[in-house]
Amino acid sequence: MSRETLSFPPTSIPPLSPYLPPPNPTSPKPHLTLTYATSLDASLSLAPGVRTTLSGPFSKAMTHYLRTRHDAILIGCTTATVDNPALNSRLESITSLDQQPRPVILDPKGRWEFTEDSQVIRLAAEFKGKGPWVVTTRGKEAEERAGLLERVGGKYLFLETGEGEKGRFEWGDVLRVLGKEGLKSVMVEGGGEVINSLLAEPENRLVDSVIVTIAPTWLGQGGVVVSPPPRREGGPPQLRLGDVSWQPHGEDVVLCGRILRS
Ligand SMILES: NC(=O)C1=CN([C@@H]2O[C@H](COP(=O)(O)OP(=O)(O)OC[C@H]3O[C@@H](n4cnc5c(N)ncnc54)[C@H](O)[C@@H]3O)[C@@H](O)[C@H]2O)C=CC1
Ligand SMILES: Nc1nc(O)c(N)c(N[C@@H]2O[C@H](COP(=O)(O)O)[C@@H](O)[C@H]2O)n1
Repeated sequence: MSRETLSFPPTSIPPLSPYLPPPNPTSPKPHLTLTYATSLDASLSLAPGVRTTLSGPFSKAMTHYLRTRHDAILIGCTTATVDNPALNSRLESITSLDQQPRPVILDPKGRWEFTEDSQVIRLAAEFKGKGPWVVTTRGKEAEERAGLLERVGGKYLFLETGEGEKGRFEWGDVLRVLGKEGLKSVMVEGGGEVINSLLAEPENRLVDSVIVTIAPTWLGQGGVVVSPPPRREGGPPQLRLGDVSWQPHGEDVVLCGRILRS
């Protein structure tokens, strides 16, 4: 369990700035930054359920800076379960809870079995992070666990799953719900299913910027891989970033860009 404090040098901020949420947004859709750490073979982790450190200390500090620049940080329920993440920012410059992002967990089937000992719950109880919002469909799991969430300032947000595969939410619906709750910006961190379903969006109009940490390591086969489904017939053959910049952060490189629209 990590209790470190991190520092991010002000000189590293300007190259990131064009990809960060605008200060005075006009759109009702929250700005969406897709950001994660990957290996050279596009893996997020060694295997499903294995928390894997990829970021070095400098790029990790960058991620924690990004966490302070977004209203929310979104992950899938598998990541919430297997990583037991903190989802707060541990930058030494943080002085108040207002600077912390709101953790948002996508959990349509109520599978995240959080308790008082779950890091994100405990940190919210200690005012070191905000209480998580769990996006789910109505069911008995939510009824049973709502009290604990509410005690730490979190809550359930209810949403119907779309008609698509695997009972997922439509990403447009997720962003509409979060926008209605007053969020202006969301950073989506993972895991694989969350990212791949986001990259499978037909028009790719929801992701505003992409900030990826690439670590100089191969994780090998069997990892959780970022690789969206094949492109649809009639669409462009590949998904590509434009407006690209690369910045070294220690031994890692951070790639920023925007998805080219089809
Ligand atoms: N390197 C990095 O930056 C990160 C690594 N990870 C790693 O990723 C792995 C977990 O990834 P996955 O197994 O793919 O699980 P995941 O974290 O993407 O969660 C999958 C679950 O989230 C929900 N979900 C995902 N997309 C949804 C959608 N569009 N609508 C509704 N619900 C949706 C579903 O319940 C699904 O079963 C872990 O090993 C974790 O350590 C996770 C985040 C970042
Ligand atoms: N940026 C980054 N680098 C890595 O090496 C990672 N493994 C992750 N994982 C993501 O960060 C969450 C952990 O956050 P805390 O340190 O516990 O606050 C983890 O759940 C993934 O979403 N990210």
